[in-house]
Parts: sequence; C-alpha cells; structure tokens
Amino acid sequence: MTSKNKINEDLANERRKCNFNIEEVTYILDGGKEKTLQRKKIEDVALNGGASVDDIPEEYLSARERYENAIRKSCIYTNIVKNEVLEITGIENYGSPVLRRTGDAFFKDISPFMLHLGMFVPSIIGQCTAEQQATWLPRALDMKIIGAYAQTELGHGTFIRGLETTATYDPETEEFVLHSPTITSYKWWAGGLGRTANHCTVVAQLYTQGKCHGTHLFIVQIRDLETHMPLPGVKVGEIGPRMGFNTADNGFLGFNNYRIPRMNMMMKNAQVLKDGTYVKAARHGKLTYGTMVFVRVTLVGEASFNLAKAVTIAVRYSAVRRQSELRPGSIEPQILDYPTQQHKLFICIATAHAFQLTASWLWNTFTAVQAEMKKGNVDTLPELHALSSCLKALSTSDATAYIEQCRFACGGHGYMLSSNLPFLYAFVVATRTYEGDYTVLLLQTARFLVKAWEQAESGKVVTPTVAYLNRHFTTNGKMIWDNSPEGIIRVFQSVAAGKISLCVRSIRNRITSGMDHEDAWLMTTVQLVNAAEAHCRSVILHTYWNEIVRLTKHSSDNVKTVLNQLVMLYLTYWALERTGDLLRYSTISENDIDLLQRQYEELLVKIRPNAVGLVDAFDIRDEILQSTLGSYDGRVYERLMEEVQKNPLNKEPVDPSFHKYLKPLMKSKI
Ligand SMILES: CCCCCCCCCC/C=C\CCCCCCCC(=O)SCCNC(=O)CCNC(=O)[C@H](O)C(C)(C)COP(=O)(O)OP(=O)(O)OC[C@H]1O[C@@H](n2cnc3c(N)ncnc32)[C@H](O)[C@@H]1OP(=O)(O)O
Ligand SMILES: Cc1cc2nc3c(=O)[nH]c(=O)nc-3n(C[C@H](O)[C@H](O)[C@H](O)COP(=O)(O)OP(=O)(O)OC[C@H]3O[C@@H](n4cnc5c(N)ncnc54)[C@H](O)[C@@H]3O)c2cc1C
Repeated sequence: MTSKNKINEDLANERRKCNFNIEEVTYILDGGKEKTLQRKKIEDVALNGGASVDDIPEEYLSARERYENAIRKSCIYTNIVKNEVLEITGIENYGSPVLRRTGDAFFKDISPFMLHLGMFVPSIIGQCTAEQQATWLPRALDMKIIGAYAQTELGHGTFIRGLETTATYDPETEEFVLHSPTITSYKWWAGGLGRTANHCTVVAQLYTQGKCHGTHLFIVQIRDLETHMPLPGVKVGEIGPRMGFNTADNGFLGFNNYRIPRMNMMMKNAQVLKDGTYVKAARHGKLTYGTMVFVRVTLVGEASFNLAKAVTIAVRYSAVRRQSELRPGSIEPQILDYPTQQHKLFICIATAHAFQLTASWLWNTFTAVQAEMKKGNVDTLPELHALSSCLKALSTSDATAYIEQCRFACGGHGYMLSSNLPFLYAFVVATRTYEGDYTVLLLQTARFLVKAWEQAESGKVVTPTVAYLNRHFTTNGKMIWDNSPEGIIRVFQSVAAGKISLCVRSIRNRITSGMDHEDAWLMTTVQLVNAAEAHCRSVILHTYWNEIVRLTKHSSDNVKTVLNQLVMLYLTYWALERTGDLLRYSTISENDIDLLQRQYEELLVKIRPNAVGLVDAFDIRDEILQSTLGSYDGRVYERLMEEVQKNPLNKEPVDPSFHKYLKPLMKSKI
C-alpha cells in the first residue's frame, strides 16, 4: 500500500471496531444483493475511465466555462451509458436512480441533461399515446433530440391553473398556435432550456372551438437541429446565476404565435380531433399532472441519497478530526466521541435509512397505482397524490436541514467547497421548492386528510395510510403512552388524528360564525400544514419500523441489533422533538420523558462504535462523494493541501493586482 492510499489510522481503528457485516446492510438499503451487485457493475463500467476528473475544479471556472465543461462531461457520460452501461442493464434502466447517482461523479453541481432524463422523457412516457411515443421516445432516449420541461412561468409556478401561455387550435392548418401574451407568461426556470435543449414539453392553456379547456402538455421544437438557432417565433435564453444548479442552464422561453402540428399535443389523457373537437378521457381531472407525481416520488430517494453522502463525509471526518481535551493533558479526542456530535450525526444516518426505505415503499405504491390506472381504476390516485406530496415535502425539508447540520459538524472545513457539503446543500435546498413548494404540497395532503376525517366520522373505513382515523372514533380520551416502537407510532398517529380533528373543528366553527368555506380553510392553513406534517411524520415512522422488521427477518444478529438501534434512535429522537404534542395527545408523563431522554443518550453510546461502519454501508464511492473530508481513506489534511495546489490564484507568487492596484495605494499619500 503506498502512502497515498494508506488509510488514516483513526479511521482504520473505527473499521476494526465495527461489529456487524457491512455488506448485509448495503444489500438491505439497495433492495437486495442482486441490486447491489448490479449497481457496482454499473459503477465499475461508468467510472473506471476516470472521466470525471477535472484538471481545474469546476468552482474555479467562469459561468461560460462551467457550462461548456458540464456539457462536455454530460456527453462523455451519456456515451458511456449508451455504449457500455445499457449493454449490461438494458434500455429500461436509462432513467434509473443508479445511473442518476453514478452521474454525480461527473458533476459537483448538475448535468444540463438532468431534466431531459428526469422530466422530458417521463412526460413522453406518461402523457403520450403509444403512437406518439413511437415517434418521440426512441429519438429522446438516443439523445437525437434533447428536451426540457417548461411549465413554470415568470408569474406562476404553484398555481398551474393560472398559467398564461396559450395553445390555440387552428383547424384550417391542423396546428396549435403557441403564444406568450404577457411578460409574466414567459416560461421561466426550466432546467436545460436556456442553452441545451432543442425541444421541450410546454404546459399551456388549450383553446379550441372558442373554449378554454385548461392546461395541457405539448411537445415543442424550439431550436434548429443543425444550427441550434432558436426557431422563428421562439425567444429563449438563460435566466442567470442561482444559489445552485448553475450548470443546469435554467431558461426562459416566449412564443410569438408559434405553430406546431396537432399531433404535438400529448394526447394520452385528452385529444383535439382534426376538426377541433375536444375529447377528454373521462377518468381523472389531474392526470396531466402525472409527471410531477412521478418526480415527487423519485425525490424521496434523492433526499435520502444526498443525505447519505453528507453524513458519510461528516462521520468519516469526525473520526479523523481531533479537537480539545477532556481532561488536562489527555490526548485530544476524536470529535465523533462528543455526544453532541453524535446527536448531530446519528439522526442523519437514521434519517437516510428511513427515507431510503420509505422511498422504496412509495415507489411500490406508485407502480401499483399506475397498474390500477392502466385498468381504468383511478380510485387510488388521491391517496398517492396525498402521500407523494407530503413525503416529497418532508423528505426534502429534513434532508436540507440535516445536510446543513452535517456541514456545521465539520466546522470550518465544512465551509470549503471542496468538502462538497455546500454543493449538496445548494442542490437539496432547491428540492424543497421545485416540483411543488413545501407548504403548498402539505396543504394538498391536508385536503385529503380532512376528507378522510369526514369519511371516518361518518363510519366509513378509510384507506390504509389514514386507518388510524377510524381508531380515533372508537377510542375515548388520550392515547395511552407506551414506550415500545409500536406504542410510539400509535401515539404519533393519535397526534395526527388530534390535529386533523382540531382543523376540522376550526373550519366548522369559522363557518358557523359566518365565514364562507374558502376563508375558513384559509384561516386554518397554519394548523392544516401542521396536521399534514404530523400525518407524514407518522407515515415515515410507521414505514421505517415496518420495513426494518420485514427486511431484517433473516439478517445476522449484529445487523438486526444495529439497525434496530438506529430505528429506535429515530423514534426516540422524534418523540423528544415533539414532547409538546405528546403531552397534549397522549398520557406521557414527565418521568416518561426523562426516560426517553436517557434511552436516547444510551442509544448514542451503543451506536458510536459502529458509526463509521454504518456510513461505509451506504457504499458511496469516492468519485461520487467528491469530498476532501469524506474519502474512504480519511486523508483529510493531505487532500485539503492537494486542493490548494489546484487553486489558480496560487499559480504565481505575486498576483498582477499587486502592481496594478495595491502598490499604487500603498505609495499614495494621505
Ligand atoms: C447525463 C446523465 C444524468 C442522469 C440523469 C438521470 C435523471 C433521472 C431522475 C432525476 C430525478 C429528478 C430530477 C428532477 C429535477 C426536477 C427539477 C424541477 C422541475 C419542476 O419544478 S417542474 C414544475 C413543478 N411544478 C409544480 O410542482 C407546481 C406545484 N403545483 C401543483 O402541483 C398544483 O397546481 C397544485 C398546488 C396541486 C394545485 O393545483 P390545482 O389548483 O389545479 O388543484 P386544486 O388545488 O384546485 O385541487 C384540485 C383537486 O386536484 C387534486 N390534485 C392536485 N394535484 C394533483 C395531482 N398531481 N394528482 C392527483 N390529484 C391532484 C387536488 O388534491 C384536488 O383534489 P380534491 O378536489 O381535493 O379531491
Ligand atoms: C432549481 C429550480 C429548478 C426548477 N426547474 C424547473 C423546471 O425544470 N421546470 C419548471 O417548469 N419549473 C421549474 N422550477 C420552478 C419550480 O417548480 C417552482 O419554483 C415551484 O413550483 C414554486 O413555485 P413559485 O416559484 O411560483 O413559488 P410561489 O408559488 O410564488 O411561492 C412563494 C411563496 O408563496 C407560498 N404560496 C404560494 N401559493 C400558496 C398557497 N396556495 N397557499 C399558501 N402558500 C402559498 C409558498 O409556500 C412560498 O412560500 C424550478 C425551480 C427551481 C428553484
């Protein structure tokens, strides 16, 4: 072993201390041994060329250079995927999370192709007829056309019904005329739209035979395929520097009476016939929102993966970093030995597990609902919408907060871009806003909860994720506190039921005192967001616990123990975070809370020796972590020094600005 890849001694010691089989945990998180092996195979093929390495780290480049470099690497990666990876995995894996994650080895920020694969292709699959798919999909998958998803406008993101872009059908020419009637109707934000895409999905108000039929989706070519010039009638560009996503060329787009063929309307859920007759598939009014539901579902896994990266970096760094003295003259402890540091980090490990298992469960729910919808049954869509909305909201919001916590846990070095923690934060904080803002999505879940509450009140059996509401109407008084996992989950469900019940009471009281329903709802929205959050929290706790019990049935004893400790840490942490609610809705006493606190502190001690093993089990390759602080070998200080050598500012001993500005200033008289 050369000194370059010698493992830091503290980290090596941590690995010697680890008492469980790391691979077993990796298999559980990946969804089975076969999936892990497949992932590793893909990573080997995609990453072994070392194409990801930038001579100059991308943060030193200008906006132009960064974009060009991101395109260069996207093309390299796409060719590897097309020519080598898909040979092994098959074309159906094109948009798989594994490929998305492996792509992170190429970009610290983001690929300009992300929205092509993340939303343009899914919108073709989900919103086009079979005939349209045959036209568009092969070309999109082969990157013969590159697309974006242009829904949001300068004036509206949340309120889709308020979008202003129009698509007016002209039966004479059998075309739609796209138009942007105002400044606020300009499309704004779409990733990949500014410089990269030559096509995009456009969401516009459909007019035919003099009537508006609401928003529909259209495939629109915006640039010439040979010259890449914007087509006449199309105005397109980049919206400017952002907190993150700076290599995603988020764009603006306006139309001046721009014509597209009739068949460019995505016609799976509604059609405009040649003569202009509008025909709607009489199933569900919101099927055109399907691409968003799909992406919300995938974002729960994204939250988990990015948090797993952050906590891998922070735990490894905390094992290497030594600071302060516990007693005068004693050896400086690893900062991971401080209970406060464990408190910051172990919840992040547990949360990444909770979200990963919830993401898999949600994906299975999503595919089951899709299968039902194929048969014409849309009954399960409202529950999926409610679930995907709140899980997207909470997972992205918690992941954002915990990634920041990981950065804090790395002190000053966490503030360095080379730690990758600022990039991770900037990437994940956007997920709290895009694809539906946090508050807005929780209010969607609240609509579903209030309806479910009313059904339960009238004695109907409600769907599984809100089954606790039926129990609410059959039990009297506060839920009995019980410090078992099932007991804690039941109490969290009671908290949710209690909060929903208060919302319903509040809405009804306001209506009784003369408000109309809209105002009564509006005045209750602070409580409604809170109730939806409580519901979602109970869903995550329940799913995490159930999945751990199910998935560790055949695990070795030590794996069972450590995963059990983590899930208990998660349940205890949230019980302590919510003592106010627990006091209000359960019989928990002050003594019980003291007990919970002790239990929590004991869990930190138990998990401590396995902490590095637990982050190793995420099995995230160094190329993907891209962090000076988090590499497997723990060569933190060496890497920070190596990074300094790449800094263009250090290329010359004296900066030209000295002679230009500093020296004259120093010589000038007062
Ligand atoms: C080189 C290689 C790289 C490798 C890359 C690989 C890539 C792989 C994957 C990558 C994964 C992720 C990347 C993604 C990046 C994404 C970037 C961001 C993209 C965007 O942001 S796109 C724009 C998204 N916009 C939004 O989300 C807008 C949010 N607003 C809404 O959703 C809605 O407007 C609303 C807030 C829900 C309100 O809608 P509306 O006013 O029409 O509806 P009402 O409130 O009146 O409700 C009516 C009724 O309808 C129900 N409902 C609403 N929405 C839905 C739905 N989606 N499904 C089902 N039902 C719905 C609602 O509940 C009401 O029901 P009720 O009347 O109560 O019964
Ligand atoms: C990095 C990034 C990438 C993006 N990529 C794309 C893309 O590829 N394609 C695309 O089409 N769009 C994209 N978007 C846009 C994104 O989907 C929207 O920004 C998002 O849906 C929020 O809408 P908004 O910006 O209009 O916020 P607003 O709706 O204006 O929200 C502002 C505030 O108002 C509150 N608010 C709004 N409505 C309500 C309500 N009814 N009740 C209570 N509170 C409310 C919100 O909670 C928030 O606090 C992207 C955005 C970002 C940041």
